Amino acid sequence: METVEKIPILGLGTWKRTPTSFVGCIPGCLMVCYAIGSDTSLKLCFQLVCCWCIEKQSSLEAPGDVTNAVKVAIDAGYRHFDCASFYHNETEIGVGIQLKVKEGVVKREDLFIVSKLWCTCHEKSLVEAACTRSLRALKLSYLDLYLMHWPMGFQSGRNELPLDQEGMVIPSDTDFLDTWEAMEELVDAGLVRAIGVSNFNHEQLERLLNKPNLRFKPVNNQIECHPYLTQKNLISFCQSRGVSVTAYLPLGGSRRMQTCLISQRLPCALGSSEGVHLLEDPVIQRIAEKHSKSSAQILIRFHIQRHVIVIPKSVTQTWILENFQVFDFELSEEDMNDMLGLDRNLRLATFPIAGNHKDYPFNIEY
Ligand SMILES: NC(=O)C1=CN([C@@H]2O[C@H](COP(=O)(O)OP(=O)(O)OC[C@H]3O[C@@H](n4cnc5c(N)ncnc54)[C@H](OP(=O)(O)O)[C@@H]3O)[C@@H](O)[C@H]2O)C=CC1
Ligand SMILES: O=C1CO[C@H](CO)[C@@H](O)[C@@H]1O
Repeated sequence: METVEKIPILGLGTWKRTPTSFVGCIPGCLMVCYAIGSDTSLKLCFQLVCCWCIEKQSSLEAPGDVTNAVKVAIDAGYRHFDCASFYHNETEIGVGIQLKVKEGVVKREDLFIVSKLWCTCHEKSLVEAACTRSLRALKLSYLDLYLMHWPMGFQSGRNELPLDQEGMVIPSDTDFLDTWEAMEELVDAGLVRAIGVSNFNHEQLERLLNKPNLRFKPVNNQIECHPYLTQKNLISFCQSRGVSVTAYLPLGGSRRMQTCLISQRLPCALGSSEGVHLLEDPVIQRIAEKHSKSSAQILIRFHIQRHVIVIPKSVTQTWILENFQVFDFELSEEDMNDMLGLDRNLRLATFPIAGNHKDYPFNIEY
């Protein structure tokens, strides 16, 4: 069984889908919707555009960007990579890893590679094939950690976001406890070293931990976390039960990505196009100046001092390097309290199109 200490506390997030195509098509979509006029056609148009954009985004990633980021990161000392089949870039990540292993810069066993099971593969019969697909793309024989991306199962099929006429996700009739059993079999088969969850609330995690005949405990819960959503209660709960926590969206994501996501209605807690300006928050900037560090470094260090694993994403060489320079300074108790004081329960990844799902995780406080 993996322990918290075995997961490198700083990893590289790899979620990279170029949103420009999507942003560009919004005005077009709106024009068609206005022309048609009815509410139903508006929703249908929206769905079509969403599907089209998801296809486009993955094909429009600047080729080589993610491979290059992985190479730069390995050279800089990163050993932990956060991946997911949903990100559609595991092939590129695999190329980067393989290159660095071949060059002798790093050995496979020194790396910690995480991937995630997408919601359309929750049926027990689909789990092993999904994991094998990720492994093949990553060119690996095993994963260090495999997470259930969300507690919610969606209708299986080619469409990763199957939507009904209302534009809401179509659920599957799966139970995450059964999906978990299939994930346990991946450990038996040697395909993954450890298993965990992502976006689970404390009741869902408790239910899993109390599952009769649980054979492998979830070692990790990957959740959105930053000073605007400090997750105090969920982190205490996880840590008290021996489940490590990984913070995603630690920098608040990119402004471009936020625009894309708000339009796509994936994580849309933001009621406006204002976006989240964590990097420009005056409190973060003041602390950054005091330590002669960047806002990003302060935001990353915040998690490390809470014993929370953190996976900032970047494809920009200088930022990849910068984000790793967080082990040569310490935030004071006062800095930490000031940052915790910024909490406004602001969730970016709310996934509203899944809001009706029986296992939607964000209907309770934590
Ligand atoms: N389990 C889940 O449901 C989810 C998991 N995740 C995981 O968490 C990772 C991190 O979250 P993510 O959504 O990518 O958002 P982040 O909060 O990591 O923000 C990434 C953005 O910040 C920019 N950036 C990175 N470093 C700096 C810096 N030093 N200064 C200024 N800007 C910087 C990046 O730019 P650029 O890339 O252009 O260099 C990118 O635009 C994801 O990549 C993914 O692996 C994310 C969302 C949900
Ligand atoms: O991993 C992911 C990338 O971000 C998306 C939006 O925030 C999430 O829905 C997804 O789980």
